[in-house]
Amino acid sequence: MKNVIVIGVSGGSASGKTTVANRIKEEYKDSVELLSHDFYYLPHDDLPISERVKLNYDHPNAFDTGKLINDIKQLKQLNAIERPVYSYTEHTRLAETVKVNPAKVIIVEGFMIFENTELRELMDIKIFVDTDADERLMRRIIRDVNERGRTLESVITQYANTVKPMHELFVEPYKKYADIIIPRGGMNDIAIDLLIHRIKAILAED
Ligand SMILES: Nc1ncnc2c1ncn2[C@@H]1O[C@H](COP(=O)(O)OP(=O)(O)O)[C@@H](O)[C@H]1O
Ligand SMILES: Nc1ccn([C@@H]2O[C@H](COP(=O)(O)O)[C@@H](O)[C@H]2O)c(=O)n1
Repeated sequence: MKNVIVIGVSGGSASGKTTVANRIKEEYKDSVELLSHDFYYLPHDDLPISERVKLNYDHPNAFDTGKLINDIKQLKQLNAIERPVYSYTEHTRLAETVKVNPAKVIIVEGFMIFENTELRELMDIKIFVDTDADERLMRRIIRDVNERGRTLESVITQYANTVKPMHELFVEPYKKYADIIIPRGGMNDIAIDLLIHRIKAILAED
């Protein structure tokens, strides 16, 4: 393995970033490792859960982005890392970590990953998954109620108070840095096929 390729996948909440990243991973299996910015949410064990639910999770200060940058640099130097594990139901980090081995392709996924210049500059290919806000809100309601322990009312209140305004400040303006914009999200087969072919060419060069 000569050079590690870092692919950034950004896009609004519930746009289909994880779906795109997983489809690439399925194709290349052990040649690809996934890192989510969300793994690096700051822990808030000092606060009771009744306070943790009220925090703004859509602002750059909610993340330990420095640790993510450091972990990517380690993987690029072919060193394994221990990544954090985050719980959306507990609103904090869990005690365990997960070992990530270096791989030829590292996919970094997160709604705010193009906002940080140092993080952005580590990426060789930048992808923005572009899905309409109403579609994203519908997907988020279903996902957060079914998988993240939320009520319908809490999803809608959080969306109006923080998710939407922060998206307009920290996500949408950074779309201009993307090399590729994938409309509609994770089931856009033509866009995903093109990406998979590009990655195949990169892997063949090594
Ligand atoms: N094309 C699609 N049509 C319908 N639902 C989708 C589609 N793509 C993703 N989803 C669903 O929407 C939710 C968010 O998708 P996900 O890939 O996790 O987005 P993100 O990582 O951007 O938050 C998930 O529950 C997923 O199953
Ligand atoms: N405790 C938390 C932490 C994060 N969120 C929300 O997750 C969204 C990011 O995840 P996506 O898979 O949708 O990109 C983000 O918009 C946060 O609001 C949360 O609700 N609770």
